[in-house]
Amino acid sequence: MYIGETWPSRRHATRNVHRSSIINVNLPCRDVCFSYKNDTSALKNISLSIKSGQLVAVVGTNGSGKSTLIKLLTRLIEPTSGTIIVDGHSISDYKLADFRRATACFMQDHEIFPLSFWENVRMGDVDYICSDDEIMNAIRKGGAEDILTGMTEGDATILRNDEGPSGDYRKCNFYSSDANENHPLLPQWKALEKDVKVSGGEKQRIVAARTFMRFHSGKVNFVAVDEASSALDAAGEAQLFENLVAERAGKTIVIVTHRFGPLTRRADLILCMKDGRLYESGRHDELLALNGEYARLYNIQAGEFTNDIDTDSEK
Ligand SMILES: Nc1ncnc2c1ncn2[C@@H]1O[C@H](COP(=O)(O)OP(=O)(O)OP(=O)(O)O)[C@@H](O)[C@H]1O
Repeated sequence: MYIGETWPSRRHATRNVHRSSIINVNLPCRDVCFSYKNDTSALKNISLSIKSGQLVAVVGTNGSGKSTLIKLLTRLIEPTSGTIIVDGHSISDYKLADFRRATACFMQDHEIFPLSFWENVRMGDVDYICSDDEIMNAIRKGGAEDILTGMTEGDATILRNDEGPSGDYRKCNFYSSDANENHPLLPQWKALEKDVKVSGGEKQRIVAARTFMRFHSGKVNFVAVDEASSALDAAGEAQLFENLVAERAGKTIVIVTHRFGPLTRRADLILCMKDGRLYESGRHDELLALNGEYARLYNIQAGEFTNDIDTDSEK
């Protein structure tokens, strides 16, 4: 994958910046550790190799370090020790703007902005004047098409998130109990009362559409998805993964998931985390044959569909 130029290395300050258009690339991590400020040792001695173009699934129990790993790979945090190499260069050698341009993150905590539905999707590719068809295409791929139907003002509907500006102007900074009703910003603020709150699943679909809009730039070659489908129904999640995989040409895709299924079966590489360590890695069949942590997690989920409910234990 080609991320962009790196800064000249500090040790070889006269060397030209790296400009190669690399294709066949590994993304190796060597002995990577990460501790949060409260000294929580979230990742311990992670060594792995993700190859360019691979579809990678990251699985593991809660708190095993999956999200921390994704944050490191997307450079939201820096390793406490160890190295992450991208295209033969330390991840920190790349200009951050180049790295961000080449990366699409699709995380569970991504926000809806107090803008129109259309703009919330459109902002995925702000460098290009897109046609309505192109935006609609991204909305379809994100599974957000049906959300539009229920919106009174269609794609112009202003959206609201829990944290976003509430339509209640009384909660606004400039308003106090003794403020007069003639504040110059009050009319604009009151206009926001028309905004619409979306559900958790709807939010994920809109953010998914924004991610597909990011792909539209043609510059994205690393995609990191962290439980971004946790609020989707089963059909919605399956369709989202299908659409993501359909776009995988020229991209390395890393997806954190708690659900075992078509994605884990199809993944070129599964990273199974446990207690901050990379416990097992390989393909679905290989890991099942190991009969270790991956097999244990898989069997728990498979058992949910096959075991009879023990009604006695519920008494
Ligand atoms: N911001 C933070 N500050 C301090 N500790 C953190 C922070 N984020 C995560 N941790 C801790 O780091 C460890 C790994 O957390 P991480 O979120 O990476 O796990 P995870 O596998 O993604 O969990 P989950 O499946 O619940 O999302 C946990 O012990 C967690 O409590």
